[in-house]
Amino acid sequence: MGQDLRYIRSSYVVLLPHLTADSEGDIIHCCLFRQHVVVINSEKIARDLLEKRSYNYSDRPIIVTNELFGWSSLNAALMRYGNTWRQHRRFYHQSLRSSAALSYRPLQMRKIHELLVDMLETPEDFVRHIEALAASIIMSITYGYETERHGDPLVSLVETVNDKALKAFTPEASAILTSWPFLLYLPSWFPGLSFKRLARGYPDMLNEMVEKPFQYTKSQMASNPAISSMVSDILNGIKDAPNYDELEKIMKGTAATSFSAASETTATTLIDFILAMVLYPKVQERAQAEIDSVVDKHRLPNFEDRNSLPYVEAVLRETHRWRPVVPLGLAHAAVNDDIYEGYHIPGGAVVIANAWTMSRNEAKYSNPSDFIPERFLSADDKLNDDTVPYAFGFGRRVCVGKHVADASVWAGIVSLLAVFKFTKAKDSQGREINVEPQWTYGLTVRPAPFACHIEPRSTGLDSGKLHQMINQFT
Ligand code: HEM
Repeated sequence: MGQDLRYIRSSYVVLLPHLTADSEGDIIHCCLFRQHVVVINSEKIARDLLEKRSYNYSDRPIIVTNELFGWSSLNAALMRYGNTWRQHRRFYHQSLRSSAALSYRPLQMRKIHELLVDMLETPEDFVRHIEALAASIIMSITYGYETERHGDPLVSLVETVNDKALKAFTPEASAILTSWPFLLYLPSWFPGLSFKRLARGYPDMLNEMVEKPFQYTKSQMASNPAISSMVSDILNGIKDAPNYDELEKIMKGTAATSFSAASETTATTLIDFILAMVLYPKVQERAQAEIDSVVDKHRLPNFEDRNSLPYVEAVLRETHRWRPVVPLGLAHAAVNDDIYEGYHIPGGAVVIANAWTMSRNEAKYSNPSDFIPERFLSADDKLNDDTVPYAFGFGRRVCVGKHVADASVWAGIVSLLAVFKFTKAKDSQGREINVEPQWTYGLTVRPAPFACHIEPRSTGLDSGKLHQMINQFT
């Protein structure tokens, strides 16, 4: 339980006493300084409020630090509900809806195959390889930009700008500043206000992060008008619009948000999966046996195999459930006062859909701390209808990238399982190094570094043979 509580602590550190005091409740109200906060711990209530009454719960809270760093007017995920946000969602829908997401599959598989090569060559760098994969997929989809395998200059720029902001965007700082905005006028040496130093010069960095990849796509379009990416497709679609300048500005924000929303979440999910495979070898064996029964040893799995691999599907769902990477979701906000089952929810309240508690619902998931994919299968190995939707949020603010994310994560899981075996690393005496899983804390929560041994499943698989399999991939 201690580990679990530290996990949900995420960056909502000030919420912890309230959550621990009343973590049994399906809906909890507390005050962070002068800010009302409603935490929803049940999927049903989250759907009742955030979906059925989405007209009232699709706003985001005013986060003073976001405003200070210039993010609220740019980042679609943090933006208040309204016309600009709607335009962002329209752009996303055009490029990322389920039917459009199908077109990225070849690109996603190509990048996963690059990951396999990297993992074979330097398995000890598996985290770095996975991060590079996630960054590369989203940069390609968004800007049509092919990243360098490691140390790509544009990815580094985007990462630096995002990291700086995330350090400052702690909800505790925001709650204090939202309650007492006059604190913002105190000097940056004042205790707790050091982020004001970070904010200085930030708008220029943000501007560079938005403009550089965008200008890259524009220059590519000038030399090859047929090129296709989220940005080029949107630009083509709006080129005759009377409000072109306004739409172009919004679209730059749409594109810039993609990287921060997609990269860390996708990478973390795959790292959680590898950790689970190290800790649960029987699960790994069963998934690999299933893959071997469907996929010929001389080829790599493809998306057509997906329906024949229910256990792999269950592993994917269990990865989302076991460790939801955004455990407290992104906060919604209530627009007006509301009454739900006799409870008063004040207008302006921060509303948190607590995916962590939903994933720990013992009525649905026995032994919730354990990684048990079988919980998604019936006695005759048919998948049930629990797709763990709460991992991607609720209502009108639900994750726009969930179809792309699903394909990347599935392709990653199935390909890694087909080619590699993940086990505990051994020390110089040949003894297994025990893995005591720990998680780092933030808006997203990922495993702390852990030792892991990765080797090809088939003896004699070298880079040449792997390339041969990749070249034969259909
Ligand atoms: C495994 C990977 C991912 C997970 C677990 C995840 C999870 C989430 C969650 C929990 C939210 C908040 C939903 C809410 O407020 O109710 C969200 C929002 C969002 N996600 Fe994802 N996400 C993932 C991948 C992606 C990808 C690949 C993209 C691609 C662009 C993306 C783009 C977004 C955007 C733009 C939002 C903000 C939506 C809005 O506020 O209207 N995400 N995501």
